[in-house]
This record gives sequence, C-alpha cells and structure tokens, in this order.
Amino acid sequence: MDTWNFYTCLAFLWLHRFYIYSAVAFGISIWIVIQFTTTKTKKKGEKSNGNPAYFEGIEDKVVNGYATLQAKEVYVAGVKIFYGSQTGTAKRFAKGLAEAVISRNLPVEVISMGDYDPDDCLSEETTSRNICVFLVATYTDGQPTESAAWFCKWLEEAANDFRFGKTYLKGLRYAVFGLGNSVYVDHYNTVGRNIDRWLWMLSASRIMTRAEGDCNVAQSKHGSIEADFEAWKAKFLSRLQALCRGEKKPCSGKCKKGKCKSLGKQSKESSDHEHGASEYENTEAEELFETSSDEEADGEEAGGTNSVIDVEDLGSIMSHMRKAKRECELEEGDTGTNLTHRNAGRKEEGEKREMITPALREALTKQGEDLQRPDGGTRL
Ligand SMILES: Cc1cc2nc3c(=O)[nH]c(=O)nc-3n(C[C@H](O)[C@H](O)[C@H](O)COP(=O)(O)O)c2cc1C
Repeated sequence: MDTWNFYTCLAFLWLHRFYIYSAVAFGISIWIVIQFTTTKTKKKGEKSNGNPAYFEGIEDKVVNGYATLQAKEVYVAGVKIFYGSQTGTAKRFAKGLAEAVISRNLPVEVISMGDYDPDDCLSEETTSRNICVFLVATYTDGQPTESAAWFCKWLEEAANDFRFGKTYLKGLRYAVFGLGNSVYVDHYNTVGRNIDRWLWMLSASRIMTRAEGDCNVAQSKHGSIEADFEAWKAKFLSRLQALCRGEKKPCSGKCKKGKCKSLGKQSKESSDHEHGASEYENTEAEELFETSSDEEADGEEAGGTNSVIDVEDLGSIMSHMRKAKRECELEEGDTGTNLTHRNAGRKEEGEKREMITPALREALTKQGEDLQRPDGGTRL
C-alpha cells in the first residue's frame, strides 16, 4: 500500500513537473528582485550619510546615457600665512588672521618664514589653489627680520635671474601686509614692498593691493598699526570669501587683453599713471584688484631698476614698440597740418603701391582682359 502511495506521489510530481519548475523559477526571480532593491536602498543611504567612499564635491551625472563623474570646482583650497617677525607683532597678526580664516571653515597654516625653504616649496603654490599671505616687518636699513632673510634673498634672486623665467610663480595667489614705521622715512616698509614686487615680477597674482601698517601713530592711516591691520584684515576676508565663491574682480584696465569693465576705475587709474604713481605704490585706490605682471601691459617694473628682460620676451617687446611707434605716427598724421596729411596720404598710397608688384599688375591686367566679353561687359 505504502509503495503504491509512493509511486503515485512520484507520478503526480512527474505529471505536474512544469508547474513545479515554474513555481521555483518564480521564487528565484522574486528573491533576486528583493536582493537588488535592498542593496540599492542601502547604497543610497550610505551616500546621503556622507560615506567616505563618495568624495565630497563629486556628483554623478548621466550624459547621453553615460555616467560621468563631475568634480565641483574648488576655488580656494586653504590659506598659508607667512610671517617675518622679530618682536612678535607680525606673528601675533598672523595668529589673529588664522583664527578669522578658520572661523570661515578654511584650512589655514601659519608659517614662520625662517622655517620655510622657498627653493623647495614655493613653486608648489602655483598649483595648490592656496592663498599665500605675507605679513612682514622691516628693520634697520630696510632689512628683513633674521627669520625672513633667506626667503627675501632667494625671492630677489629668483625675480632677477632670467633662468627662473618671468612666469615662474604664475598661478600663485598672494596678499602682502607690511609692518613698519614711517619714522624710518627712507626705508619705510621696504620689505613688504620688495616681496610684493618680486612675487609680481615672477607673475604671481595679487589678490589685493599691498597694505602697510605704520607703528608711527601720528602718521598711521587708521591711528595705529593694529588698526591698520584690522582694516586690511576685513578687506582680505571679504576678498577671500569672494574668491571662495569663484568670483573674479573686474579687470583693472591694465591688462593686455583689454577686458576692463570698470571704466570709472579705469579712468581713475589712468590718471594715477599720469601722476607717475606706480602700481605697488598705490595703496587705497586699487585695493581689491587682482593683478600679475604677466597680465599687465604697461610693464611698470620692466622699466624699474631691478628689471631683467628675458631674451624670449624680446620679440614681443619689440613688436609692442613697433606697434606703439606706428600708432604715434598715425596720431601725428591725424592732428598735424595739411602737409602732414598729404605726407600721410602719400605714405598710404606708397604702401598700397607696394602691395602690387609690376609683375602681379601685368598678370592681373591680362586676366581682366581675358575675362572681358566682346560686348564690353565683364563675366560675373
Ligand atoms: C631697531 C628697529 C629698526 C626698524 N627699522 C625700520 C625701518 O627701517 N623701516 C620700517 O618701516 N620700520 C622699521 N622698524 C619698525 C618695525 O618694522 C615695526 O616696529 C614692526 O611692527 C616690527 O614688527 P615685529 O614686531 O613683527 O618684528 C624698526 C624697528 C626697530 C625696533
């Protein structure tokens, strides 16, 4: 009886085997779907919880069916504050500034210039996206502090050594605050001015114009060196915030590309130039302009005593000179007497004549004659 039951069962299973297969396949599919959806939700949860596997600032995007990783632009990676101090003022200022930068959620490093070898490290700042701040004091005869001496010596040599190339520090962004005392008339804030100029000569970009703190309360712009620094710090921090947002200041009107949009400021600056104020001597007027020697056309420093012209740049300098000369000649032609007008006219004619050589003229005339139709018209 039992054996009979067993065989009946087997026969039943065999007869309904297709239903059984289907049920198993259905079960497996359900299981796969459940597994798939649970892992997906888990991953989503991890992502939104800030799992380190997902880099901050990286977004998934689907473009034409392809998933691409797109990095959000980081405009400022951090701030490096270099100080050259002897009696501690610049160091104190550096710490104060660092606290303010930290409170804005930016990484900051405070560095004594004595502990830093520019020969090894400074060029890294051209690509680091850091902002380099220099708080430097001037001492007797315009000398830097002992700690800043090597940095200054190296930078001066680099700025004046053609082997470095005038774009050696292109990409480095910086701001300088000099500490000094205007009682030392001949050497007031010399170190800050020099560092600013040497960096600029190497095509580093000022994020704002250099400022000078004056210990001489009678002369100090804000009443004391501390107040000078606080005023500069406020401007620096707002500039820093703007840079973090990726904002660019309008062109100062001195760039080669002529992209200046702030005409009002431009005219003011041009009047500054007329009065012979060099760019690194203006303090208040251009406080927020971003400049680098590489971008500026007038090459104020190229005429300075410390300038070195790279042989590679001679070609472009000569072409600039030739262009300026040509413009001068044209201007003379415009404003001069009838005689000069006639001379200019003759010159123009002469130039036109030169463009067609006798051989070319002959060939063109012949071509014209060939093209002429018998009725006197010309073929189109
Ligand atoms: C002995 C001595 C010499 C100085 N010589 C100059 C100078 O030539 N030019 C200048 O602008 N300031 C000069 N100063 C002023 C200092 O630069 C100023 O006091 C500065 O704030 C010092 O910064 P520190 O405390 O970080 O060293 C001199 C100060 C001292 C004590």
